[in-house]
Amino acid sequence: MAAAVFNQSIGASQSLGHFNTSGLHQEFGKGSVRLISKAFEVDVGLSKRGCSNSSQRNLSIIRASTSQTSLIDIVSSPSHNKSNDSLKKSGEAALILIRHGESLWNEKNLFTGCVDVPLTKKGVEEAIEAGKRISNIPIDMIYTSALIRAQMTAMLAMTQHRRKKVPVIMHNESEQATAWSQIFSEDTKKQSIPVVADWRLNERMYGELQGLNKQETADRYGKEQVHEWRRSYDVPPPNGESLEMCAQRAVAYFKDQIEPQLLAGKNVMIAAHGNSLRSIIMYLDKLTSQEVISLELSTGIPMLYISKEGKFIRRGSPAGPAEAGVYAYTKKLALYRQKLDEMVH
Ligand SMILES: O=C(O)[C@@H](CO)OP(=O)(O)O
Repeated sequence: MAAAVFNQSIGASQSLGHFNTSGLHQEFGKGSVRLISKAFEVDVGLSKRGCSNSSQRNLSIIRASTSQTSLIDIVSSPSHNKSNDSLKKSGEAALILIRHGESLWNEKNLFTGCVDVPLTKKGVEEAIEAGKRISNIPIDMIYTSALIRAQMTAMLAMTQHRRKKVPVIMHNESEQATAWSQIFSEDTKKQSIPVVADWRLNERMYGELQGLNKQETADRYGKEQVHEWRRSYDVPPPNGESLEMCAQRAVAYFKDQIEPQLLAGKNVMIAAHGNSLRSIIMYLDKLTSQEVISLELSTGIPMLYISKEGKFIRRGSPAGPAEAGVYAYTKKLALYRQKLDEMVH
């Protein structure tokens, strides 16, 4: 049931430019976005932008060169910015999920799984369009899979973000990689967004179906069998991962690495894949193994959740950057957007 509703909301967002506005009145009452007190600060990085003088800058350089802080430490540090502390206490954060844009093997209708193929031109455009839709939503951390189609999607989407922070891929695969990718300015770190790429967010491993044409496979093994391999919870494709197996690593990664960030008030975007995201959505929406069968995700459509006090509230898909409703879901989102507007005007 829940899965079917979710399908509808994704479908609606594509065809009609709609999104779920059910939270609007609960959180705010009608039309109150503009009435919120300006004293309520969001993303202090915004108000600090461009305000550092040279002595502050010199200090930052000294601190950076004598300390071991990484970009992730800066973003995760509770003392990183004071006004954000009060927001963190509210335990509220935005979570954006986005399936990568169309890949060259989506276009050819081939099972892809963990084969690392890039986006098509249409996929690039979808990622840019997705970026426009979320361009007013705060993002402090980005998680992607280890696969280029998810990483391209995240990076292309970020080219549209109004905050203009720079996404920076973290390289912790070896001590040398960590040392060689250090940033030696605290100010520059604050204007950066760490991007963590991890294989546990990869597409499900499709086993011996990888590289096969989906239609030809259905013709050969039967539509039902192929549907079971593609959408069932616990039936793995030959020598591949079932959704359940994919969930064991993707949801575990979400719980271990991403949820603590959200609980600390960090706004997170995850760019990943049809099935790794289905498994995460199953966890967020508490779907049953029956309900998840009908959950389909379109390429390049961002989905917004609000994480609040350990709960996840699905807010559908933002239809466009100028849509008022989505920013009124929480004070934090409304004020973040207001700040961005003030920066521009
Ligand atoms: O081929 C794949 O890796 C996936 C996603 O494109 O396919 P399906 O939708 O069949 O799970």
